[in-house]
Amino acid sequence: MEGTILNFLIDLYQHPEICSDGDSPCESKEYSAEDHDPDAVEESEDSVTSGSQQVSPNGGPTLPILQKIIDLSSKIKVLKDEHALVSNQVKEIKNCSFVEPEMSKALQLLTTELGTLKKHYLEESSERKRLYNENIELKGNIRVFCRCRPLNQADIANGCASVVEFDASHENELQLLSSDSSKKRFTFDHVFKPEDGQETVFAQTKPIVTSVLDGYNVCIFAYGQTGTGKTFTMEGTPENRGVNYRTLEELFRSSESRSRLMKFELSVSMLEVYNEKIRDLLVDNSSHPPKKLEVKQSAEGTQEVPGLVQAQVFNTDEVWELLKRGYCVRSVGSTAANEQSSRSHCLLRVTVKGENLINGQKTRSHLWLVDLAGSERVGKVEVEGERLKESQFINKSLSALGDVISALASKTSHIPYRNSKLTHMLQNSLGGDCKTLMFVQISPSSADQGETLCSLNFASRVRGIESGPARKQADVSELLKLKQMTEKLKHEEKETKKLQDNVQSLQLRLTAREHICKGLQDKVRDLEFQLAEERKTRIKQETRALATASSSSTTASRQLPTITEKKPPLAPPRSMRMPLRRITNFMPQQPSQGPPAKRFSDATSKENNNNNNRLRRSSSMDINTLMKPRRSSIAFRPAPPPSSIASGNNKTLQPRRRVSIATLRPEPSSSSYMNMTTPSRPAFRGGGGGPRRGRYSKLFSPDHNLVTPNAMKGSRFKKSPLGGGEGSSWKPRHPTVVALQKKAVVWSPLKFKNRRPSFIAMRASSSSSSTTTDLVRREQ
Ligand SMILES: Nc1ncnc2c1ncn2[C@@H]1O[C@H](COP(=O)(O)OP(=O)(O)OP(=O)(O)O)[C@@H](O)[C@H]1O
Repeated sequence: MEGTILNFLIDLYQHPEICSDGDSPCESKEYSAEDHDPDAVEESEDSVTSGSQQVSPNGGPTLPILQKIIDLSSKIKVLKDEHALVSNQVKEIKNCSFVEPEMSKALQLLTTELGTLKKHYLEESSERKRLYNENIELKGNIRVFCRCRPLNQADIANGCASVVEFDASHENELQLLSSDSSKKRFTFDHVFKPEDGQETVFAQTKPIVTSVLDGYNVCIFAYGQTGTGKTFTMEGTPENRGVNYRTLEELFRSSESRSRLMKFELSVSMLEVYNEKIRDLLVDNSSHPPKKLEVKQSAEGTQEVPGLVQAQVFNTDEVWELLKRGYCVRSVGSTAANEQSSRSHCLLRVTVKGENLINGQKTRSHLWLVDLAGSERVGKVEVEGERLKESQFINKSLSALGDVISALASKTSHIPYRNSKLTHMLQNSLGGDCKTLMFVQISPSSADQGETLCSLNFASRVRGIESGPARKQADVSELLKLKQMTEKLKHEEKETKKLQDNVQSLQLRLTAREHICKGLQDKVRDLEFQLAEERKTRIKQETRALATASSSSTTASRQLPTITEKKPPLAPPRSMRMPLRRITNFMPQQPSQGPPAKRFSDATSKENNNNNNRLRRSSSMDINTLMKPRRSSIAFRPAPPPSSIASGNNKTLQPRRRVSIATLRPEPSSSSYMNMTTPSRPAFRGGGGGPRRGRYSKLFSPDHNLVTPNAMKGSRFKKSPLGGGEGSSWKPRHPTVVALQKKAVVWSPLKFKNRRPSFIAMRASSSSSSTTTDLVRREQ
């Protein structure tokens, strides 16, 4: 494109006639606007214009112009390249993916930093508040400012001179000239000279005013002789607004600046005490008689005026409107001292409800702004009639205020707050619980010298009051709620404690039960193990006994036909048997010595028969022995082999074998068992004598059937080892026994080996099949 323009320009300069004869190269070469870069065209046109100025008189182009055009074109080209490059870079940056994470990271960092700063801010602001209040308290919770008005026209006209002197080096002091030309010095927290304006006054007042936002009760009142500027200081004029308006303005400003930390609600009440009557200034009383208002003590001990209008305000405009309305209805009258003399005490109450947005703490505090009526001497102001009555009430209430202040100053136990409506209403705002500021208004006129002295003396007394530290006023309704919550919490805590105790005792019981359970489980495990071991041993014993019996069946069938048929000899090796504490062979004994011997010592049939006879006798005679065994060992000598019999040497000694057998009592249904006579244990007779007796009866049965544990399997016996069969009244109580009953176990007398005395189980002898020759011995 640049080339096109360049060519066009070159053509133009080389052939200027092409434009003059109307045959435009634009038409012939069709230069379109789209083909041209506007900047380039502009540049070219400039060049053309400038070049045309250098055209030689013959109309031909000059070389420097062309050269310039060419240079410019190349510059344009370079610039275009740069532009494209930069555009690409911008696109790349826009599309770059790393921007977002970095941005979010930076944002995160900033958020964290902001949080930290907020925290620091809160800490610092609370510290600032603390220090600020500490400062106020150090200065004193009752502070007195003195303000002297300028000499007015009347004073000047009367030729009165100023009797008040101010020392520039001591701004808190003033001197009053006495009639005897002596000077009396007074010191206050601040002294305002006649030339000090409203702003200066409020600058000193502001710190106390803002304490109300921190939850402190504040009272500011103006005291002084009529016409000294009390109303001017408190109300001011529309041009010079006073403390009241400025205070509310400042409260709005401060609450706004603290809005991130605190939320405030401001409401305003306005009343006057006129002739000891309270009048609401925010109620239009023109149409109907004013409502009678009284000071009442609330449940929380604060003084309230029920029925007093409390208007919420949101901005200074609303405040100003309200104040104007109230001032309009205030009782004023003309006196000799003041044309617009206040005939009442005017009280503006600002209620501040604050809520800390961070910790939820709530406060409710009052700020009283009081413009007292003038403390004039009745005689001096020349009042009479209604004015005189007003003055008397005014003086009475001011006197009551003086008494209260005197009582506070002398720290007497009784403060006479109730002597006037004014002091009664201000009870919570005068004294140690709040911050008090008094403006003592004085006149500089020599004509008011005496009044000024009285006012200054009174103010000095007030300043001398040492009040305690101010206390933050919590919202009373909030306090009540908190109290209720505390009560509820206490009750709930008691309940929780009870429940915790219950849970604890239950836990203890549970632990004890668990412990018992564990013990029982251990016992059951031991018993199971013992049982399993016993079973194994029994099986082995039986197997071995069977094997032995089969090997000696021939001889045994001759010698002991009954035994070999009915009871295979059990002869496990010693190592396989259950450990026996003591084994005593059942050896035949002398008849005189009672029971027969417990050892089967001879294998011959004769001896066997003899022994059998003895055993039969002993079984019927010594039932005590019968009752004992539960596990028994039988020793016997096997019959000699047939070869030895054949050879007549039937006395060949055979090794004695021993088997261990278990005895079992007969089934409970057995009538013979139930009626068994046991001479040694007569108490067992007849099945009576309680469960324990029954247990013994069943345990130490005289039954002669010898039953192996295997044989016991499947029998009713395994249900209850201790006679828990049907019809038995005895029920096990011990947990171990109960646990055992629940398990399918085979009872073995071995388990009771340490409990029962030894006994000898006898072979069955009564039945024909019971030709037992074995000797039974009890194991311990
Ligand atoms: N510091 C001051 N500067 C200028 N003018 C003042 C000052 N103090 C008072 N005045 C003027 O003095 C006059 C009387 O003041 P003001 O009415 O406030 O007195 P007061 O103490 O309220 O009297 P009263 O007790 O009778 O109500 C008003 O016109 C007021 O403008």
